[in-house]
Amino acid sequence: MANTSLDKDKIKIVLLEGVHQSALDTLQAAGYSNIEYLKTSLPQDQLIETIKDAHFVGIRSRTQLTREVFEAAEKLVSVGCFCIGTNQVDLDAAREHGVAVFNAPYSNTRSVAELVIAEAILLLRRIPEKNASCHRGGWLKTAAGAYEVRGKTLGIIGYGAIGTQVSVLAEGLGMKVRFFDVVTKLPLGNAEQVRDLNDLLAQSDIVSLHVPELPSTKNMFGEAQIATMKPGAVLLNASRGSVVDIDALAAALESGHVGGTAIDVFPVEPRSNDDEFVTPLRQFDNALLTPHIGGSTQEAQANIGTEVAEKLVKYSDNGTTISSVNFPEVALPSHSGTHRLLHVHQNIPGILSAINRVFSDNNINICSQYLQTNERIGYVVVDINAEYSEIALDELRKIEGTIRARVLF
Ligand SMILES: NC(=O)c1ccc[n+]([C@@H]2O[C@H](COP(=O)([O-])OP(=O)(O)OC[C@H]3O[C@@H](n4cnc5c(N)ncnc54)[C@H](O)[C@@H]3O)[C@@H](O)[C@H]2O)c1
Ligand SMILES: O=C(O)CC[C@@H](O)C(=O)O
Repeated sequence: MANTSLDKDKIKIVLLEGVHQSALDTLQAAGYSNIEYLKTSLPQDQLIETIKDAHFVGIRSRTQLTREVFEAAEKLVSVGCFCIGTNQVDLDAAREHGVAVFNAPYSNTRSVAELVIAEAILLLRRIPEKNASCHRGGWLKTAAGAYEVRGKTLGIIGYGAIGTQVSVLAEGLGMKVRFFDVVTKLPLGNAEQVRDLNDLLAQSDIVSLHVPELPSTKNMFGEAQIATMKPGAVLLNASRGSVVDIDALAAALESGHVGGTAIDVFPVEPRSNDDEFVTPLRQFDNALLTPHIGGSTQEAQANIGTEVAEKLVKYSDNGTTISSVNFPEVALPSHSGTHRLLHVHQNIPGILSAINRVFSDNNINICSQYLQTNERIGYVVVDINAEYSEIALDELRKIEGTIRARVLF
């Protein structure tokens, strides 16, 4: 296993929000022992205090990594989001500070899809209100308003990793699947893409949202979209809380236009399990409310823990950035016998020749060199003989436009 320029026990890793034990196991097996493990997220001031000398930080969806946090965390090299969403991280600020961000894009998708299918069945059978009534001593034994999902139309908004899995499972239950996506997608099975969102809403008995949090999806589902849904249809959201206008949804539940809803994500979510959960949807028995647990299964969390921790280890040990969400992606072989220089810089003209001048001016032979850029930054990796790495690192750090340079050996 490769060594790094810092002793591994000096590399501080902070894991927040109770990431799975598999993450700890993976990091420890790779030789990292300086790990601070917390079960919750932290408010901004405590977060800054905790990670100001950390090299790696692992979070889930609650921790907000803002520009201010990146400015304070001077030693931070990389962030691992132990989830799919990365909207809680200011990715531009991370990139500008030379911090590579990784996530787990697929490990919990099946868990979300299973939950959505279960919720669709429960809502069409009016189970949430029957369950609530039973808890209060009621007995709503009736078939009124209760339907099978077989033969019903499911409208999926966002036909990505999760949307497609929901589609396949739904067809297995005999549902008709239609989807709306801003990108043309290959439909799986007999699903059909509908080009106009209003057309999708007008024909769906169940509408399920699976879009990412983007400026373009903020409140994309509000009063107008709800009004276009079929009377009595149900709405599911396990994507992001910013996507649905909750007040508009509450009004539609009140009027009965929406027959039921299952919401897993909210505009404001409690920071910890001890904080009160506040939403206007609490008053409705036909609102199935869950505490952002779409991806919270043992299988998903264990897989995510291993996947993201492995990405952090690879980046720390040998500089590989494959599947980073904000860095140019470079797959690197091991570098035994050489020292490896990693140089992150602004993508501006002339910088590559300045880097190469460091080696030619100092008569340093390059054993191998890798370069990848995106529109904002470049990432150059150079393997050289060990004896020259200190001087080269020194010179590389002086190049104008350098964001971060480090050496691995
Ligand atoms: N509830 C949970 O616990 C949980 C778990 C995992 C993921 N998520 C969330 O689920 C969402 C989807 O995840 P995914 O892995 O399927 O993402 P994905 O990137 O694979 O798919 C998203 C799809 O949405 C489409 N899209 C983007 N903007 C759109 C718009 N305005 N209208 C229609 N389609 C649009 C994209 O083209 C893409 O096909 C993400 O927000 C993620 O954070 C939630
Ligand atoms: O585990 C979490 O906190 C977030 C889960 C989910 O929203 C994701 O983005 O993967």
